[in-house]
Amino acid sequence: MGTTPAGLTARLFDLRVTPTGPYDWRLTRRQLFGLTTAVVHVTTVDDVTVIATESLSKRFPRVTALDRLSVDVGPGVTGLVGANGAGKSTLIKILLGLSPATEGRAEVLGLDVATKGGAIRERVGYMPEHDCLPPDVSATEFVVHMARMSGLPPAAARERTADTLRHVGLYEERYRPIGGYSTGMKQRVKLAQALVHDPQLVFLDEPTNGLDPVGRDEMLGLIRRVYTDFGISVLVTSHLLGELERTCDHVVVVDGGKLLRSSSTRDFTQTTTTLAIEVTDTDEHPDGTRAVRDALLARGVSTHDGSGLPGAGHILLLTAEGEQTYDLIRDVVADLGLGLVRMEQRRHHIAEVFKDSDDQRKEAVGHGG
Ligand SMILES: Nc1ncnc2c1ncn2[C@@H]1O[C@H](COP(=O)(O)OP(=O)(O)OP(=O)(O)O)[C@@H](O)[C@H]1O
Repeated sequence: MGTTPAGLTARLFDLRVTPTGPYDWRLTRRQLFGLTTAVVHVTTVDDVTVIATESLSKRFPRVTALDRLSVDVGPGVTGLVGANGAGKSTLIKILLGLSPATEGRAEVLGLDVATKGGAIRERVGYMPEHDCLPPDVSATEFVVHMARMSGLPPAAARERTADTLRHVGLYEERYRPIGGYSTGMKQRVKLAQALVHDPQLVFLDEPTNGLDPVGRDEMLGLIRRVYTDFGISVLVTSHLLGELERTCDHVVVVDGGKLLRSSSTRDFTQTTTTLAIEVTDTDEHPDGTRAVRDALLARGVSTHDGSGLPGAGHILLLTAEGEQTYDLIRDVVADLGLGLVRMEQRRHHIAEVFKDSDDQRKEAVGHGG
């Protein structure tokens, strides 16, 4: 869908007469569209395929990095997950038009990667995996430079840089040389330069690499807001499944250059018929979990221990047979005088997809051997 410059002017005017609070990123985006003469048509990414690949392969002399990968990605936050060497960075470089595919084709925002690399890079931001920042310039100088490289006029580049660095959480530090920054601050500068030219889509290659748990959570929060607050779609790579589960609307799993699975996060983490129970301990029952397990067993209901599962702790798992299972648990816990901390239907974890595929592979190898 296209929007004319006249339409933009009208919306700008509307926004100007409407108080929008201390800072409104969308207003700045609209202003920038107005300032940047190169951008005449604004293509919205709602209801369209943002990325489409068809039998895409990339072969290096000694390794096949991508192997007939066909996948469609829509708007939102999409996680591209796979072990080291699965082909994630290779895919991003092909999608940016920086590296040619050996076979197959791909489109980004409806543009063919083989012929429209320049137009794609105008509309797409890229945060590379590795440290690539110049140590002797400040974040402000660097991001202004990147904004100018993307075609923003000097005043807009400065204004946009200040806004973007504030958004990623860099304040006074932005005037200090990047060489003295922590890993977390460097990751934020890399994110800022990917956003500064107001792209429709960003590719973030391992943005949480090298961060501690708090830094990871902050970065994941920022990534989520890139889409929810500003409408910029995100393709984010990671080899850590747990973080994608919380951040992404959709997950694409690649393994050895092949597509393993592509589906919504909700489908990955659908509810199961397994109930998870957690109870308190008391003086009378110092191991409340064991007391519940024994009491349920005495009533003919067996449970198993969930401690091997991610984030499970002292959790008992059992199969729900209907309403009566819930009533039974309530009665057993009440009879023992324990508190019920949780009773919920378990959801799958994305990690289990990998476990399943590993099991299938082992089975296939076993049967073959
Ligand atoms: N320029 C290259 N020349 C030869 N082989 C390459 C090249 N680039 C990547 N490869 C190989 O292609 C495979 C996929 O690499 P890629 O970097 O895409 O994986 P990845 O999933 O991004 O993993 P990582 O997170 O470790 O970067 C690897 O076996 C890698 O060694």
